[in-house]
Amino acid sequence: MNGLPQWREPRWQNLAVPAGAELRLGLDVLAEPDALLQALRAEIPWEQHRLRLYGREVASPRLSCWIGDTDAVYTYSRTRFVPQPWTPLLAALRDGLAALTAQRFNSVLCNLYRDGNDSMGLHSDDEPELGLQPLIASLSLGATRRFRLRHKRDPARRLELELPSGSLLVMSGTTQQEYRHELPKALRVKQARVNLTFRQVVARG
Ligand SMILES: O=C(O)CCC(=O)C(=O)O
Ligand SMILES: [Fe+2]
Repeated sequence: MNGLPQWREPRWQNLAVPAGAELRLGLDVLAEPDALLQALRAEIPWEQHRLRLYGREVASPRLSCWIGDTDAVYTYSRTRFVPQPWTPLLAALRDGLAALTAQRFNSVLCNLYRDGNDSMGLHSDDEPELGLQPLIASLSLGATRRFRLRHKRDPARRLELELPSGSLLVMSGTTQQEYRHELPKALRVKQARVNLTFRQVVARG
């Protein structure tokens, strides 16, 4: 890959979505997603966050980086994240996604799953600074991983998706209010995956 990411006309896949969730999956939204992954691996200042889980501090099972406008401060797992500045590639991806989704984004949570041992536990992105019905644009590069959604109260409402390299999952409506999601371990997976969730953080009043 040389220079900036090249967008493609996405192939939107129809999802059998359980009631309440609003999800769209676009396939092949970018040319050369694996080269983009390598460039982002090198460009982003990855950190291993420490999370508070049941009163204990544990090392997060992945590498992460919170990037955004200087006022896009975000609290997650009771830790306050002050954003790192935009890198050239992430700023270009932000602008392309804004055009594709007709939505502005002032921040992105970057996650690097080094292999199938890395994961993200069940959560919802329902922090007050994201507003009531956030639109979150989640771009996946590298290894295909399984993504699960479960309704917070009704166990019959659940969904599993494969997120391939170059795919874009758009979560909106009441998805965060009604559902939790996770990226389980996948022990056979040896390749890395980068996931970027673009968000719009609103200042607290
Ligand atoms: O890696 C993924 O696909 C999920 C990431 C996620 O849920 C998040 O960043 O909040
Ligand atoms: Fe999430």
